Amino acid sequence: MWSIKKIRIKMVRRKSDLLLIFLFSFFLVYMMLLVYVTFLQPNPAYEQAHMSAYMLDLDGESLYELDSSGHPHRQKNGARHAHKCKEKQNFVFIKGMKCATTTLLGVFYRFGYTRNLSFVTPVHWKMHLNWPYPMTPRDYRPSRRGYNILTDHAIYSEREMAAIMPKNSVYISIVRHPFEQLKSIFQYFKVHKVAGVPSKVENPVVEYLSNLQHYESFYQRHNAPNRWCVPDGFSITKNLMSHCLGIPLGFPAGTKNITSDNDEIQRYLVHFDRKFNLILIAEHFFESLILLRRLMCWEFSDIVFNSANVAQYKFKTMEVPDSIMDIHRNWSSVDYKLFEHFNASLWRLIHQQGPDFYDEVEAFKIVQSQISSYCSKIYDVKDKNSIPAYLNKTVVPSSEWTRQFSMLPKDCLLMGPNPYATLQIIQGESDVRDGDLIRQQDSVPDNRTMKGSC
Ligand SMILES: Nc1ncnc2c1ncn2[C@@H]1O[C@H](COP(=O)(O)OS(=O)(=O)O)[C@@H](OP(=O)(O)O)[C@H]1O
Repeated sequence: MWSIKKIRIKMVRRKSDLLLIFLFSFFLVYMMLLVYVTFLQPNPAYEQAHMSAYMLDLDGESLYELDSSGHPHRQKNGARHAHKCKEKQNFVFIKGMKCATTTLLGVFYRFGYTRNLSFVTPVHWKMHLNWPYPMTPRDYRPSRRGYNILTDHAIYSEREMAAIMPKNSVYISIVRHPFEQLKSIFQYFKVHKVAGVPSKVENPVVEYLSNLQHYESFYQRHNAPNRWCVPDGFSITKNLMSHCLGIPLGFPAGTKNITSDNDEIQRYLVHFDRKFNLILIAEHFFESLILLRRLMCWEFSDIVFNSANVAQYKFKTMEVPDSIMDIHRNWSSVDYKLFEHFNASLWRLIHQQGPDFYDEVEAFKIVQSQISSYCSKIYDVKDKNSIPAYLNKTVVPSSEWTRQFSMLPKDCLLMGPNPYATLQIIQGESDVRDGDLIRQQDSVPDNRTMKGSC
């Protein structure tokens, strides 16, 4: 009897030991989980910062070392020299329409021309690579030395471009608020005039959007007079930025159209996030340029610019009723999604740059204002062959953000006032260098059905 009792007591003790062991193990697992969740789980902000460093660093060369909070270290003694990063020279710029793209062209022509880089240059004296149709090999000049830069008007054609551009090419584009872009399109393409909007209306954009179907079909009609560059059946007012980025929106008639398929559009946006290294925003041009400089490992001297195509027109700043804005948002819905997506990406990227980003932006603004003031004097000189001696250069002093550099009249002239003058120089040199190849290409009949007219 006594021994049975003893056994029972022992069993009870063993049970309570087991319970204790179980509780202790449970406590241990719980503590481990707690440590993991608090300290070891990936921190989205940190991950983002690293993703951005990866985005900004295509060759695996670190532009910025990230500190423990995921922010890049401040650069001392000049933007580029304190860090081991190599200037990127291979890039594709998808030049949309009316988004400060000609301003950027000036920057890119000057960058490439002064380094003797090879451009994917439009044939003959054209300025477009088959816009608004996809680019084909028929649209650019053959080149014995391959290509470094594609920057002229082209619809983003992934396969065609990847086939001729170096593998490490950086892909860049720019977008603008769709309504600002629309006004600029009206002004430039004289949309209201082609579409027959009465000249007495106060705001032709408002009038056009109020009677959209009527004016749109009139604008798109066969062989409409004064509608240059824009083929029949092409809408210049609807989702133009998205079309330039190659989203299939039903032009030419009968091709795929995903305008109303939100899931497909989102897939395109995600795809662009992967394919494009940077999408600039025209409204935040300075911030965008600093991101570009960091991405490309360029210098201030490479990103100074001349603002091109800045137009003054009466409806530029006119107030527009919300109901009209809604019509446009509905009409050009893919462009709004595109703009909102990349505007948010830009701000995310800026946020990841760390506290010194705006110091750099402000420093660049000062340099840019010096260059603008100098270049505008050069542009004002009528006879460019006799520029007065006092204008023979301007010197930008060295600072934390830039080394000292000089701008000469020829630098201003390479990027403005009309950067297409530089394209013509590039085309002329291509004629000399690769004339035999160009003649061979021209001798083959061009039977394409989709041929841009500009
Ligand atoms: N630096 C800078 N920052 C912001 N905005 C700028 C800049 N440079 C040009 N612009 C504005 O861009 C419009 C011209 O765009 P594009 O050069 O792309 O036109 S084009 O498609 O090449 O014809 C044109 O817009 P609108 O003036 O509204 O027509 C320019 O004012």
